[in-house]
Amino acid sequence: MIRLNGVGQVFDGREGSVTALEEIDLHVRGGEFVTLIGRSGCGKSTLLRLIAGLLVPTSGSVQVAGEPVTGPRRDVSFMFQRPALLPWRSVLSNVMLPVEIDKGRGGRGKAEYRDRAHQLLELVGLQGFERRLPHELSGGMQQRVSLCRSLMRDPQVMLMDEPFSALDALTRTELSEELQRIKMELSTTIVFVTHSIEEAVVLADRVVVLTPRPGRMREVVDIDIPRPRSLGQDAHLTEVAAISGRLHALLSEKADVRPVDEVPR
Ligand SMILES: Nc1ncnc2c1ncn2[C@@H]1O[C@H](COP(=O)(O)OP(=O)(O)OP(=O)(O)O)[C@@H](O)[C@H]1O
Repeated sequence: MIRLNGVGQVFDGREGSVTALEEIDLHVRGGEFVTLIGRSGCGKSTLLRLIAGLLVPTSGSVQVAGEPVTGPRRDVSFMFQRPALLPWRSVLSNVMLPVEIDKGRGGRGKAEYRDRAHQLLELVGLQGFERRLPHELSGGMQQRVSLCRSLMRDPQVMLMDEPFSALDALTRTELSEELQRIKMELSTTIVFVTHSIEEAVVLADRVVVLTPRPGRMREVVDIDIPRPRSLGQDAHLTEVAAISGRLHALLSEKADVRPVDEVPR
């Protein structure tokens, strides 16, 4: 679904040039959930922006669904750290926004889109809140609305840049469970950036570890814990902790890092 071949990104600034990414080779399969982790500045957001078509790589190529990425695509959605809802619009009309921007190009009639918006709001537990304004909702609820808005175009690919980082721990756990459920139901391909190693492990089919200056792929780790996973369950907690420990060591650049399948669980 997503293919990056030999991707490099150099930014030219006033202080000289910065190599944000170098030699990135990554293939994300359709329906796969990949998380990106790495220290601040290792190029995670840059990688998402390249896949989204918001940036053109300095070298290498980026493909989505077998086509070179030349700009933003309708079937690729981007979700940010903050929900960025329009404050004067109701929950329902915020969720409907992408359809209005498309002016119905997606093929459904307005009533059908409205039904879809209600369905999505129900999926994230917001039925009954359709007429509320964003400021009447908690941060977690606002981010759920933003999630519904991202899903309105039935994206093939969802790019998520630390979408839960501004939330409290419990809401964050709940939303990561919901996102797994949505992913299993809709089989959307997801690339998700996070600073939380545990969150990366709980969500991912594979975790990509990036190292900084220049941003390179240090390792790709398969996570084979059965879904749905939750940090609220002891069994998952132990497995997640074992893999997280190793990822932590990888990120700290410790020399003696055992492969995940040798880590006692
Ligand atoms: N538009 C830009 N112009 C110049 N330099 C940039 C630009 N965008 C990113 N960079 C640089 O590229 C590098 C990677 O930035 P990026 O935001 O992708 O890192 P990140 O891993 O997402 O960081 P964080 O975890 O702090 O969000 C950094 O050194 C950053 O300063």
